[in-house]
Formats: sequence, C-alpha cells, structure tokens
Amino acid sequence: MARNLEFAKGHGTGNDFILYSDPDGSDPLTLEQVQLIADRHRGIGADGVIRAVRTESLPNGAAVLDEDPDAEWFMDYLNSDGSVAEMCGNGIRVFVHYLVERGLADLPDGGTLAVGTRAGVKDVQRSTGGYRVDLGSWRLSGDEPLVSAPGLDVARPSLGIDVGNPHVVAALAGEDELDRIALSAPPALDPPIADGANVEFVVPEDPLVRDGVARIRMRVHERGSGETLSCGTGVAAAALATRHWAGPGAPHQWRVEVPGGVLGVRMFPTQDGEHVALSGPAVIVARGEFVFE
Ligand SMILES: N[C@@H](CCC[C@H](N)C(=O)O)C(=O)O
Repeated sequence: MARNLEFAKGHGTGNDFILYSDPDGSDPLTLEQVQLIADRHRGIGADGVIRAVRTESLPNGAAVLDEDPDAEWFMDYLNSDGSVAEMCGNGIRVFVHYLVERGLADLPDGGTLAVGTRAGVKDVQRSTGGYRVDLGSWRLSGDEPLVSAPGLDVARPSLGIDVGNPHVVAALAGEDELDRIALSAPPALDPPIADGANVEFVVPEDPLVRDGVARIRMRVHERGSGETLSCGTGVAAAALATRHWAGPGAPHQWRVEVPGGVLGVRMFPTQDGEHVALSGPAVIVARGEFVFE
C-alpha cells in the first residue's frame, strides 16, 4: 500500500541521516522501508534512519523516564541496512537540531536537552557552531581482535572500546596506509565479534600534541552502514584508544580529523567515573516527502 513519509535529511561531518517524527510511536518503518529510503540509488540515501518518538509512547519509555524524567524525546536509530544501533554520536546532534528546527524542542544557545537512546539518556548542549553530547562513561570491551583489510600487509592488533555501542580501534603506521586501505567490505576480525563492531583505523599527527590538544586522523567502517565519512562514537573510541596507547600524561582534549571534517573529543571526571564528550556540527539540508509504493 502506498504511503507518504515526511522526512528531513541532515548530516554531521558527512555522516548522513534521514529523520522523521513519529510522536506517538505508531509509525515505525519496516526493515525493507528503512533499506529503501537509505538506498543511495533507489531511495534518498543515508548512513542511518532516525525516528523521533516521544519517550512516553515507547513500551520501555517508563524505564527511560525513570533514568531522566526530562528525556521527552527518544532517538530510535537504525543503520542503513535496517539493523538497530544503541547510539550514534553524529546522529544525536543532528537529531537535536531537527527537533529544534521543527519547534519540537526549545534549546537556547548554551542550553542542554536530555535525549533517550538505547544506550541511556544523553545530554546534548547547544553551542556556537554546533552541539556537544556527553556520551557518558565508556569501558574497554575486552575484545582485541586482529584486524585485516585490503591494503594492509599484515593484520593489526586492536583495542575494543564500548561507548554505548561497540568499536574496535587499530593504529596504522602512517598516512599512506590510512589512505590505502580499502573499506568497501567490512574489515576481517580475528576472532570475530558476535554482534559485529564499528572498526576505526587511526594515525597520530606529528607531533601528536599541539597546544595541549592531541590530534589524530581516522577512517571508519561502520557496522550496518559500510565506510562512512565520519562516525561520532567512533571518533570518541579512537581518541580513547590512542590515549590508552599513549599512556599517562596524554591530554584529555582531542581533535579528530575524518574524511568528512573535524570533531572534538574531551574526557572529563564525574561522580560516576570518567565521561567522554563529542563536539561538532549538525546540519539539515533538505525536507521532503518519500512515497513508498
Ligand atoms: N555513525 C554513528 C554510529 C552509528 C551506529 C553504528 N553504525 C553501530 O552500529 O553501532 C556515530 O556517529 O556514532
């Protein structure tokens, strides 16, 4: 049956999303519809599809509101292949920008909005030139697979980092290697990770630290989406892994360059352990109506 879907298209450093609102939670897309709308040839094209649902309308909404009664909106994030993801660091900034632009949330400069996600409630602050999201606490996942990809002579060791969703980060020898690896297929992980993982490749800049800020370059293959121009949670994981390798004394302020732009990462102490925050832009570039035949 034909139906129309009012959508917006946005991106954060080139990580692009289709967004739509479904306040009462009555209009989830099917797997096939998500795959079609995210298809770059037959649909609009996007790395992920985001549904804005009022938290109170969700079956598990009470638990989210227990965590934070201010989390009026929930970000229901799906990868372009229709798989479910716990969190999206670029997506959540674009999500908040979408809510603000549509008048669904009021957020003055400097103000903070609590957003429900499958990885818990996240605080997103509006600032000049973009948004800053507190991704919360992070942990070493314990996964340390060898990572291989076309363009790498030998498999590389990696470090598993969970920032709400799973990542493995591998360091490369230099810029040439980073530019050379082919990421059109998922990098092979040995041993594999049952639920899959986003895989980041990083190279430190020379010198690593300038004016108290550590700087790295990164490319990513995202679980459920393929190579993307940017991955916000991946950027945070890459900074955390590189700081881990750098040892004590490494800065807590990071600048991460991805093919789609530059993002900022900061690690800071809180009462419930160290948190990691991500800062960057969010843009809405189009609005339209998609017709599902
Ligand atoms: N692009 C996102 C991450 C999206 C989810 C990821 N592909 C997963 O499956 O965990 C980001 O900006 O963090």
